[in-house]
Amino acid sequence: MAPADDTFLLPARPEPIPLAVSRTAVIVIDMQNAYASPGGYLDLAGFDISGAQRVIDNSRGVLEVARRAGMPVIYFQNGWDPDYVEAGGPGSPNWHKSNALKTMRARPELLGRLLARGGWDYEIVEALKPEPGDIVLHKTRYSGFFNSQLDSVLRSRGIRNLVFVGIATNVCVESTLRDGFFLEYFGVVLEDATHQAGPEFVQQAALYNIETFFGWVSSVADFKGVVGQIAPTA
Ligand SMILES: C/C(=C/NC(N)=O)C(=O)O
Repeated sequence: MAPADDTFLLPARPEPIPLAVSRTAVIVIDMQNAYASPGGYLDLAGFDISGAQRVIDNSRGVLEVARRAGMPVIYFQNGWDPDYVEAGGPGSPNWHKSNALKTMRARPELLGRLLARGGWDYEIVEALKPEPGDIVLHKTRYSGFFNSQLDSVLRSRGIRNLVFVGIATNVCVESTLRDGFFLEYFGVVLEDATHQAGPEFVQQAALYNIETFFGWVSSVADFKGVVGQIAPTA
């Protein structure tokens, strides 16, 4: 691989991290109605989604500057086929732990609505719709690396650095960043473009884990500040 001469220094904790534009992608985790809209899965399951609008607003700005600089934007959508075959049955821990599946077992009238491909809950929120050139991948478990094309998509483009936005910090964002760590990807979370599933302390715990053990934590302002200076690609 040729050395990259398009490196910028992103302010981050625990220390600034050098990233090359040509080796960096923005990963948008599960910005679906399920996780970010009133009436979506997390809301119906009783999680506080009041921070989701800030994630939407902040992610928009991040994606704008990333696209202008020529960084790939890779979206994930989380969910299953409408018959929930991909969710696994009682032989899968996912069947026991997924709060979407548990909510539907408790409220059978929701069956077929939560996280089902083809439905509103599964769709990416209107304000963050993918643009031409963006990549959209599907995943059936919390980690974006598990049973998905993500690793091939990244390796075929020479991408080694992943900048994360999306929901939820402590579940799919952290799972994907951790799996990336084991595959030698450098993971950075933009803390104010993420939101947790659960109480505020889990946001802090996830960010602590990431900053201390698995990656780096930066902010939307810092990302826009440095990436916004990069000359637009033709
Ligand atoms: C709780 C949860 C989180 N998903 C995510 N996108 O982080 C779920 O899918 O049940």
